[in-house]
Amino acid sequence: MKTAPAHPEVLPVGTTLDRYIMHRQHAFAFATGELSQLLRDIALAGKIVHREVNRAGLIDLTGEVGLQNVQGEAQQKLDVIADVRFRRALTNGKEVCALISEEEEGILFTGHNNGKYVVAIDPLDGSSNIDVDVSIGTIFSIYRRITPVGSEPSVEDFMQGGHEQVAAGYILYGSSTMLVYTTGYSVNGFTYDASLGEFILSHPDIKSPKNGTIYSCNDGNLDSYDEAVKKYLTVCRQRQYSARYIGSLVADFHRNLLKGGIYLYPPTSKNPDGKLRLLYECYPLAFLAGVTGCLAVNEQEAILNIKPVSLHQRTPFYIGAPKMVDELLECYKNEKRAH
Ligand SMILES: O=P(O)(O)OC[C@H]1O[C@](O)(COP(=O)(O)O)[C@@H](O)[C@@H]1O
Ligand SMILES: [Mg+2]
Ligand SMILES: [Mg+2]
Repeated sequence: MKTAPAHPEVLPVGTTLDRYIMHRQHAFAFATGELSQLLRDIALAGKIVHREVNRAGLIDLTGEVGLQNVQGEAQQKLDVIADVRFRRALTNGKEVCALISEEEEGILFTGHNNGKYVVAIDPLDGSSNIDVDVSIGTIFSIYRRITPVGSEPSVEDFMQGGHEQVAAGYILYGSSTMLVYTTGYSVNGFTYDASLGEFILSHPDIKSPKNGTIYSCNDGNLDSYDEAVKKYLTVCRQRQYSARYIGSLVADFHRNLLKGGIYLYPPTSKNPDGKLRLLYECYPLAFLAGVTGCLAVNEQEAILNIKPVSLHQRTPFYIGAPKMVDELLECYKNEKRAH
């Protein structure tokens, strides 16, 4: 976690996102406002997708579009809508020169080569829950480009590695809509007040509990989990921890972040490399988690240390309260010792 330049005033709950962003910008002598504007562009797209999600059932936004994305998954209408809305907001905002999305195979060039930033995004997370009114989300990760400003961006701008993110976060479309993000100094949550059209600071400086009693994984895959994970889940059950699995990564992560818990998506026979995507699901949540005191790992290393090699690469993903993740890793060590 980075240490922020000292700032006299801590903003109270109730502060608008806009005011909060301006306030943070002033803490950095050399800040020029582009990242601030980019965060506002993401918030704008979030408000539009909030509206679409809320009335999805009314305006026939449920169901599939009949196409598959690069992952071979059937695209839901809201996957495509959210993808289009975020791309449009980030393009019109002119701060972003290129982005990658779960819904698109290659790099999307915005045509604004003077943009200083690139974005990796999961426009709609938890697609299997869209049609049944269960919480879903958006996940985003922001890098300062490494190719020269003014030139054509390239894949290397996206292959910088998790530690190089300058900001990351998610939007949760649940019983309320929340934007939770970090620039590496603190993690803050803003609840959307649709009547004002504003995101309002409601969860300042979020810190994860050191331990927890909630575990989140798809029990249906249990038979194909490796021994270490099975052993860890047995311990959770013996201790009568609560099994909670929404099936939307953002929603499961958010609950566990606030209450103390662990989310597990191990390798399975269907997804031997894990299911979740490094650049726009695991890196951003791991970056955010690190600032709150959570741990994010796969069975070999910290998620932020994984070397990126392709835009849509996957990894096993374990994230949550440090004591719980450490205990899972202990199970892996024991398995290794035993063999
Ligand atoms: O249905 P499964 O295999 O449990 O997978 C659920 C996981 O997959 C995801 O839906 C993958 O994300 P997308 O919905 O963005 O593709 C996660 O949100 C969720 O945690
Ligand atoms: Mg997702
Ligand atoms: Mg998605």
